Amino acid sequence: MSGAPVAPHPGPAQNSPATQAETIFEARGVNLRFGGVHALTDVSFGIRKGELFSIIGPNGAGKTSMVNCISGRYRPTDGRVYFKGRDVTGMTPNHRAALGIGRTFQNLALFGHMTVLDNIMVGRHHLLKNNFLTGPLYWLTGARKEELAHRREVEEIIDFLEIQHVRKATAGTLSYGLRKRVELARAIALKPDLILLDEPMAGMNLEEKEDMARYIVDLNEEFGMTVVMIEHDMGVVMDISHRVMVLEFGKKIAEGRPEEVLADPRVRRAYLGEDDDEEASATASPATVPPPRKEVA
Ligand SMILES: Nc1ncnc2c1ncn2[C@@H]1O[C@H](COP(=O)(O)OP(=O)(O)OP(=O)(O)O)[C@@H](O)[C@H]1O
Repeated sequence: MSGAPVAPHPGPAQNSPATQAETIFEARGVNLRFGGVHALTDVSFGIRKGELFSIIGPNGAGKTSMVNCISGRYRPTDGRVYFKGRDVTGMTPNHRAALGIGRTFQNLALFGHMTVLDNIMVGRHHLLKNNFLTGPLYWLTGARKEELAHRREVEEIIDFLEIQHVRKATAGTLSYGLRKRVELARAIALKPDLILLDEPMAGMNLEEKEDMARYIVDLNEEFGMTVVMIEHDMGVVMDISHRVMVLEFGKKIAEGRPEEVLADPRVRRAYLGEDDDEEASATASPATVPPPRKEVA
């Protein structure tokens, strides 16, 4: 099935520089089937460079499947995905990571026995120019200088996420909230242009959630990273996202600014579980509609 391009994102199939500047990622008519299960059905959307874009929907709606189609963990059964104007549908996760797609996972994926610092450094190996051949010439080839530069950048990330006090601690000994932060640090260390955050606030208390929300906004605004986030906490999603896409049973039912999505009757029915009477009275209630974040040009 071929999905029509989604306004206002012109399709990048022709790899034109103009579209590359506007749209960093596009999915066209993506279908994903696992035997008889239709995890995704004809999903098309575009993500603009510099945007904080969230994917929401009830359990089993296809959110993780979609993120896996972006990262390359899953290959669509049908349809195409484009990153920076390139068709990446057939590319492996490693190849996509090298092109600039980074991610965190729904469940923590840290090396529990390693220090925080080493966990973060692991993420940067593919950025090192020197390898096991040039390594022995450590002082001659610039390998030392390169390693120092890497360490400096990692220290900046550690400062940014305020985890200096645990940089030498073993990751497995940290609280859940801190481990989530270290995982984010490791993903940022890859210097991705687009970062996929799978439930970054799951299992956190209110204070940890507020901190994480602030880091994500700063990551987006100060580091200039395009962020794609799956998150169940609707309050946070609506507060910090530029745009939101809603999936239900593997189909896209809405896409737009948070206030538009919240006011959409299909979303209220499907996701918030409202019936038609409630819908009329609740639509666009000021109490539920946060002030919009400035749109990405
Ligand atoms: N590897 C897989 N094998 C078989 N079925 C799968 C696989 N991955 C996902 N599915 C199915 O695809 C559908 C969508 O699942 P997915 O995990 O993408 O939803 P989700 O919106 O992320 O759910 P949740 O919020 O519970 O994490 C579900 O019916 C799920 O059981």
